[in-house]
Amino acid sequence: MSDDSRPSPAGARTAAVIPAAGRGVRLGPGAPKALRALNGTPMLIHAVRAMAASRAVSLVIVVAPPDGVAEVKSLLDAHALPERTDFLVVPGGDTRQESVKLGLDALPPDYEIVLVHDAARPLVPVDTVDAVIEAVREGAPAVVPALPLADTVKEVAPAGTPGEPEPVVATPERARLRAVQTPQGFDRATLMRAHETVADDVTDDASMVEQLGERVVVVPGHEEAFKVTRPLDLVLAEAVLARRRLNDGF
Ligand SMILES: Nc1ccn([C@@H]2O[C@H](COP(=O)(O)OP(=O)(O)OP(=O)(O)O)[C@@H](O)[C@H]2O)c(=O)n1
Ligand SMILES: C[C@](O)(CO)[C@H](O)COP(=O)(O)O
Repeated sequence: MSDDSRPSPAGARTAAVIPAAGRGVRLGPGAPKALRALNGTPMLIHAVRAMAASRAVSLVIVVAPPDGVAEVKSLLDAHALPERTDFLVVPGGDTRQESVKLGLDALPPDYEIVLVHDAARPLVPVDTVDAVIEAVREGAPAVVPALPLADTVKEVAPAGTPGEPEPVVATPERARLRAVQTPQGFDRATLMRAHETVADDVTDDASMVEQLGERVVVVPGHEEAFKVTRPLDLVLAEAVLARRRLNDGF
């Protein structure tokens, strides 16, 4: 075990970095994805509330679209958020990885546990957030929530000629595959080292920690922590919110 992966003390302060600077190209034309409404409230505000719902999270750093910092600050001011949580807003970069790094650059020194949570996963339940934090507190340098796959997965090779069917080259054993979600949780020093060391552009932070050779563990994810990526995901997100309203009795 390296110095960076020492168990974090149970009282370690926890911050959440929310990369929210993506355009949402796969969602189609419109405002940046994180600023689009779900049940009348911007997706980003749902994601911020999901992080602040954990009593362990005392700081949320929002990484805003570079031209949207003032708008995000006003949104945070305009929506009810827990008073025990502090908020910072910083401009993001061209890739998710750059945006997360810019969020980490704003992290004050006294935070030992860091969550990285996609604004595009606005509905993650607080129990999932707390399970990730708990696993980091218990000593894992990196923790990802994940679910088993519902579909069989095929590995393909590029089609010989554009437009021709792709040939299947393998069928990985599904029982050993997991679909990874956020928030991903980290011992701060490990995540900082990953972002300072790994140059490849990767889609999640845990894979950078894997590249360092550090241990990454999985805790159970949640079906409501899905990522809003394509238009149908907006329909699903609205349906989840409607079900929550029914269950809450209003
Ligand atoms: N330059 C970027 C790109 C992505 N993200 C954030 O990373 C998260 C996950 O990314 P994804 O869902 O892929 O969002 P987009 O990049 O916006 O989507 P698309 O690829 O469809 O444009 C999102 O909360 C998104 O705002 C970011 O902060 N900065
Ligand atoms: C971090 C992530 O949400 C884990 O599933 C995902 O990798 C983000 O990937 P995307 O390429 O930005 O959709």
